[in-house]
Amino acid sequence: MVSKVDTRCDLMLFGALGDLAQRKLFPALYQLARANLLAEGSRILAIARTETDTAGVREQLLDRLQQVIRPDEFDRSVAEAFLQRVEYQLLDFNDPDGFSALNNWRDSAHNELIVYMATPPAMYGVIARNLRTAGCCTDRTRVVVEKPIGHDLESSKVINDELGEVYRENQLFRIDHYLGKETVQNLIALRFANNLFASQWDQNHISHVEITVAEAVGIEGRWGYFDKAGQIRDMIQNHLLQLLCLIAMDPPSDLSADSIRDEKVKVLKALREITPDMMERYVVRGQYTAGTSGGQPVPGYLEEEGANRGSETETFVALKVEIDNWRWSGVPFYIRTGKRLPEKLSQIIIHFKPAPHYIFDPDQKHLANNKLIIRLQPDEGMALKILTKDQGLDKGMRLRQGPLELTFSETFDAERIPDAYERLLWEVMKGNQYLFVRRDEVEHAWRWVDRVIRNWHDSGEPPKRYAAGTWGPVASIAMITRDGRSWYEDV
Ligand SMILES: NC(=O)C1=CN([C@@H]2O[C@H](COP(=O)(O)OP(=O)(O)OC[C@H]3O[C@@H](n4cnc5c(N)ncnc54)[C@H](OP(=O)(O)O)[C@@H]3O)[C@@H](O)[C@H]2O)C=CC1
Ligand SMILES: O=C1O[C@H](COP(=O)(O)O)[C@@H](O)[C@H](O)[C@H]1O
Repeated sequence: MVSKVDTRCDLMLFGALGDLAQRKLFPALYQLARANLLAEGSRILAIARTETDTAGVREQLLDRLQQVIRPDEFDRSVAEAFLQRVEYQLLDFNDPDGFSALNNWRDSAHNELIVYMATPPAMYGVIARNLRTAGCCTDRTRVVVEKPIGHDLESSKVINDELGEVYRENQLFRIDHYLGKETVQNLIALRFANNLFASQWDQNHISHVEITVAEAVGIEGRWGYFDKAGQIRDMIQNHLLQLLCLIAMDPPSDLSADSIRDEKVKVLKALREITPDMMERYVVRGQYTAGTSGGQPVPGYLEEEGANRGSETETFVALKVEIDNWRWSGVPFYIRTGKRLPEKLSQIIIHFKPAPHYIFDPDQKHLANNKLIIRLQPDEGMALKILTKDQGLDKGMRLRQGPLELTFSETFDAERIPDAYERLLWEVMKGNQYLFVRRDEVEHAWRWVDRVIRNWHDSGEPPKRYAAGTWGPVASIAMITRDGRSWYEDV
């Protein structure tokens, strides 16, 4: 069958035998092939330092795809045809001489070159320089790099400078995989295609916003990486601040990458700095202890495989974030994310202000504000909680809150929701940067987060403990209760 696109590309995948490539990138590429979105002639060079060959890698990938892809989406003939596009190159990324082999493989006459660095960030600069020395950099090269870009502002600048020495900003595709989620992109449609919401989206009408990104899993054998990062670097600096930006930004003038990214940067610049005296009221950090997950006992963070028993790294963060601009003055954003919480759940709740004059039963006043619940994952969709009269002759004018419900899988006829990496790889192939993070976004996010981390270190306070399978330290409940509010629970 002829592919639906003519964006032929050569994809060099550095770190092709690593966790990300095997678990996310190859399955996403397979799905693009299955959807007939990989152009004829597109090829993939899997690059790693394990002694094996093309046949061995194809065999291993076939097994892996069979394990990872849902049985009803796995088509052996598609997988085998897809794997014919894959070749293997043994290479130590530190060896400049080895890069000439990459240049020989490239089809510079016909194909765009995509360089995907699924490697530790310390390798990004090395790979870029070695590619340049090998003559493997052209204007038609696009470079994809993974988060985290550094572990603070300074280190992110070093990485960005190294990349910037070789590539222009419009060649760099910095991944934040949350931007590849359909429901996250839908925030743009929700806000700017529905004037109903667009006209109500400010401090005149919204009292506060909640963003929860809860994970049921622990650190999944990634202790070595995670312990140096912690939840604030792993999740807040990127995914949660990106979500906050999409909710808080002003309307972009169009859908171009820079129009959207300009608006996000304005939000990041307007985040109120959290100073040491604010820490107790604005920030909670936690670390899980042993508990249960899915009904099974699970170890605490300090008992995980490879753990350093004295670690004070946080696995949970809750923050009260204020945005100092006209639109959001006085509207706190309560954001929280943690590992080993009761369930996997990402949702955003927009709490609208009550009507200016209340005329109903005083006992029901607490009900009288609309909420928009945006379910990012799972059970993707949204519900607008509205107030109606309770039905029945004996109910008088009692109020009742009920949802206007939009469940994507039901309304849109159970269309398959593509994985974030499918969308992101597809956009790289088309050369669209709007779902990728610009350098100044990364740096403003680090600047704000670094301040919080510095305050933690200065205070010397250990993280508060919470049992695995609970919603984090009680202090996170106290943080929001102090403002006369509570974390939303769907009851
Ligand atoms: N895994 C995930 O879910 C996520 C990962 N990321 C990011 O993606 C990137 C990759 O992560 P992940 O796949 O987990 O990491 P892995 O360590 O599993 O994979 C990295 C790969 O790079 C290879 N590598 C490292 N140095 C060299 C070298 N000098 N020469 C040749 N090969 C080398 C490693 O080879 P070897 O095995 O021989 O050391 C390994 O196969 C990181 O930046 C990470 O932060 C981001 C979000 C999620
Ligand atoms: O980037 C990361 O994201 C995952 C959570 O992603 P999701 O798509 O499953 O919501 C997180 O577990 C991981 O620690 C972090 O590095």
